[in-house]
Amino acid sequence: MKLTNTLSTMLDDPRLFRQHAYVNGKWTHGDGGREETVFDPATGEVIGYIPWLEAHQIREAVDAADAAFVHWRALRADERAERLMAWHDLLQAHREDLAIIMTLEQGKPLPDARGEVEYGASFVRWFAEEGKRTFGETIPSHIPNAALGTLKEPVGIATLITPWNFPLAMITRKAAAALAAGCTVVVKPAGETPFSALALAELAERAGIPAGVFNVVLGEPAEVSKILCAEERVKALSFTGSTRVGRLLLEQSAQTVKRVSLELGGNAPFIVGPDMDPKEAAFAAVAAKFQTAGQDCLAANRILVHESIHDEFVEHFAERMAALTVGNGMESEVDLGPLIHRQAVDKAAAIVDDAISRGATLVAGDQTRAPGENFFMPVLLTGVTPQMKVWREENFAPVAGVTAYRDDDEVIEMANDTEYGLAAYVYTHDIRRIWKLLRALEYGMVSVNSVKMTGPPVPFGGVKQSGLGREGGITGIDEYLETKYYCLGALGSVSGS
Ligand SMILES: NC(=O)c1ccc[n+]([C@@H]2O[C@H](COP(=O)([O-])OP(=O)(O)OC[C@H]3O[C@@H](n4cnc5c(N)ncnc54)[C@H](O)[C@@H]3O)[C@@H](O)[C@H]2O)c1
Ligand SMILES: N[C@@H](CC=O)C(=O)O
Repeated sequence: MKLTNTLSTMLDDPRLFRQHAYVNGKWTHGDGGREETVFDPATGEVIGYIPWLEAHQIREAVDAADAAFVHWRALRADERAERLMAWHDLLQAHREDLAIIMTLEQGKPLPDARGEVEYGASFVRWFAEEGKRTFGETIPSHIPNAALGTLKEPVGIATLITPWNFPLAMITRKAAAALAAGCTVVVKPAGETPFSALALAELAERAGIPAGVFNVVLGEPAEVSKILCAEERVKALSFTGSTRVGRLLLEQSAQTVKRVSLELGGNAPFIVGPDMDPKEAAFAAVAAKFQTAGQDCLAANRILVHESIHDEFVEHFAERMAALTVGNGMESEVDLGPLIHRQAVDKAAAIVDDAISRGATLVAGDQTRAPGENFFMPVLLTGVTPQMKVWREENFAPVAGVTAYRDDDEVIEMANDTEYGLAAYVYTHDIRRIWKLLRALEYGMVSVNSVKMTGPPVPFGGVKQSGLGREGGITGIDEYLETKYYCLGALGSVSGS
């Protein structure tokens, strides 16, 4: 198998850069000799290679998770919490190395990558605590001389399949909840960004998380997921990624009736009320659109601005957008890195072309200034309508589309005119309008006058075709717990208890 060590020379701790899968506490080659090359999207240079595991090796990961489950679930919650906190501390201690790995494989600017490491670590801390609070209930008995109640038990092995846009935090938000609940996990990261996942495995091992509890498998995505979905021993599947693949996995999991959690695509409306200062709203919209170069499930995809302030808003938006620097995320002062690969650039260009051909106006976005083949300069389109792809699809690129609306009823209809329902933004200071929109928007998350909305205490997730279940928050751990009801009968006189 090919290996390259350029990336490791950039790290304080070169052992964080791993080019093998991690199964049962061992760094593993692919038995069939298949491998995948991983590129730096900013430069197109090879940063490493990963093996593709064969079917029997994926099953060995499940064997390992199965064997480890017996011991891991038997630990007390505070013992699991200690190991999770050690993992958290190691993530923090190696923040810089983890950020470098992330920027090189994903492309996001280094300060954003540092932010993601902290964000990812924060879920580990959160669930280390939450694991100690998986309380059951006492049920007032309707059966004479019986005590009734519930226990919370780990579901078993969980498969976690994750995307490339947040290569670390999308794993920890799932894995920390699963491990805290007493489950063991088999993680399948995106092939574009495997090295963050493998660094997580290295640190999990150092944190004392036993062999078999946290496994990272690598391989051809459809092949791996088919095996894991068909495995009866895998009891839960948690997936973050596109709605297209989410649907496939839901179907595949039906045969073994798994617990399925899906965090899928978004098509967030960003609604600006007539009372807003257009400059303040435009600056917020720029922040909500261009994070991770628009490759964010929360990115403001459709910007809906009241007609009375539309033109001023557009001017300020264009001005702010023009100040964004596009470049290699390893360089300082860069706001937007590259897109993940050339197909993403082509898709963005096609969405822009489609909008223009259907009558949208291109206010800004000169692609001749792109600093490399995977880069896409921020685009601002006005006059966007529901017939355009930029309205219907999650563009997952730095393409902002603005539409003017007349009144609250119209904007509610516009905002809900999508199969997606992940997140919506509302900018207005009118409390009646806030309440009306908050109730009428068909979204799992609505953020009012704030671009930032996520974090460990938050029940993150969508409605409609944006997903099933919630991650994070006090309910995030429930995705990995079964409720076991018990009835203790013939106890003598315990009625009323
Ligand atoms: N809701 C959320 O919390 C959230 C967070 C991040 C990203 N996302 C969504 O993720 C998408 C972008 O990520 P992506 O391009 O990596 O998504 P994707 O669906 O292409 O891939 C996600 C994962 O599925 C795997 N995969 C790809 N094709 C597969 C197949 N046929 N069978 C089984 N597995 C397969 C990939 O290797 C990867 O690990 C966007 O739609 C974005 O909105 C959602
Ligand atoms: N920004 C999101 C990830 C979506 O792509 C998050 O905070 O989970």
